[in-house]
Amino acid sequence: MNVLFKNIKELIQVRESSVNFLSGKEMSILPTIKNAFLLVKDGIISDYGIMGKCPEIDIKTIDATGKMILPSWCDSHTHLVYAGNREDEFVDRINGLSYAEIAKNGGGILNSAKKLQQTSEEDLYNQSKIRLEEIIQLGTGAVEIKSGYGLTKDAELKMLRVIEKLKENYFLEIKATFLGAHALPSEYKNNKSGYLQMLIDDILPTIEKENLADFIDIFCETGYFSVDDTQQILKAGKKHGLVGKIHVNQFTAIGGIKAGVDNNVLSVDHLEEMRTEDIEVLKNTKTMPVALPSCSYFLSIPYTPARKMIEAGLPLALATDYNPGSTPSGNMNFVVSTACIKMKMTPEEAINAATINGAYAMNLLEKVGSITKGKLANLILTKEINSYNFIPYSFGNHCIEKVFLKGIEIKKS
Ligand SMILES: N=CN[C@@H](CCC(=O)O)C(=O)O
Ligand SMILES: [Zn+2]
Repeated sequence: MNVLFKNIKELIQVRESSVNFLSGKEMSILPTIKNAFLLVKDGIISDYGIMGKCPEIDIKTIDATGKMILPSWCDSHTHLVYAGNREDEFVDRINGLSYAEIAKNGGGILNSAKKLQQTSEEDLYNQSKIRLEEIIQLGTGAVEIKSGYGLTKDAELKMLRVIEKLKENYFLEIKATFLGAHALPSEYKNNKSGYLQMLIDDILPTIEKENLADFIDIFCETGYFSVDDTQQILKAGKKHGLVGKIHVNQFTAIGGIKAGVDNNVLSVDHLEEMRTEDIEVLKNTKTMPVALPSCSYFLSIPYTPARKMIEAGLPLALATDYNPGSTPSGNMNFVVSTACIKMKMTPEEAINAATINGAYAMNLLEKVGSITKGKLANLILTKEINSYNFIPYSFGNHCIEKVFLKGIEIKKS
C-alpha cells in the first residue's frame, strides 16, 4: 500500500537507522520531527522529513494537520488465546481470596486449562480473533502470544495452531511462545518431573517439526516451577531452536532472573518483586526486563520498580500480559498511562518501552518499533492533540484516530 501523510503535527520515535534497545538515560530521549511528512511505499516506511521537503507525487494522501503519528505499540507478552473467562474468580478476590488461594482450590491457570481442553480449535480461534482485532484497534502492531492454557499435548498444540492461523490471517506481526510449563496439571500432581519430561520429549519435537513456536517460556515461581526446572526447560527449548523467555519474580524472588540471564533469555517478565541482586545480574546483558503494569493493577500487587531499574542503567519494556486470570485487558494505551502514573516513568520512557524495547523483546527490531526507513508502516495516527504527553495523560481513554498495518488502514470490523 502506498500513502503519503502530510502536515503531521509531530512524527514520533524517528530513528535514522535501526537502533538497538534503549537503556537507562537513553530511555528519556524520544526523537521527533515537527510539521512532518511520512511516505509509505508497498507497506514499508520509505521516506520522512520536514514538510518543506515533502515530495510532490501523485499517490493517496492523508492530511494529518493537528495530529501525530507514532509506530504501533509492540506488546511482547500476552496470553490472548484462551477459552472463556474467569470473572467469578475476580469476584472471589474482591471478597478476600488471594490469587494463590484461588489457584490452590483448582481455579487459576488450571481452570482456564479445563475450559480450553473442552473447546474446539475453531471455537478457540473465533474467541481469540475477537481479542486480536480489539488490540489492533487499540494500536498494537506487533504481539507475542503464549500457549500455556492447554497443559496436554493436544491442547498445547491446539493453542499453537490457533496462533499460527492468526498469523496467517492478520496483518500485524505475531510471535508464538510455548509455555507448557505454566502450571502443573492435576494428572501430574505428584509427578512434576514426569510432566516436564512429557513437555520435552513429546511436545517439543512436534513444535520444532511443525515450526509452531519462536520462544519457550516457564512460570518460575514458588508453588509452580523451580529455578532448576527453569534451567531444564530453557536448555531443552534451545536444543529445539526456541529462544528463552521467563515469567519470574511475580510473587517471590527465588533466583530465576540469574538462571534466565545464564541461559541468555531474550526477556524476563513480571518483576514485581525485585531484589538488588536481581537488578545487578541484569546489568550489561542482552536480556530485556519486561514490566506488566496492568497485572499489578488488576491483582493489586506491587509495580515493577521502573525508576530503580532505569536509574541502575537497565532497559525496560512494557507489555499487557493480556490473559483471563491476572490481566483481562490488552490495552497498551492503559499500560503506557499506568507506567507513567504508578511507576513514575516519563512519557518518553514509557513510549520507548512500549515501542523499541517491546520490539526487541520479540526479536522484531528489524521490522517494527520505530519510524525508520525500511521498517513496516505499522502506525498510529492520533486525534488532534497538543503534545504527546496527552497519550499517557488521557488514561482510561485513548487518542487513536486511525491505525495502519503495512500502510493499510485497518477499520473496525
Ligand atoms: N503468572 C503467570 N501467568 C499469567 C497469569 C495466568 C492466569 O492467572 O491465568 C500471568 O502472566 O500473569
Ligand atoms: Zn504472562
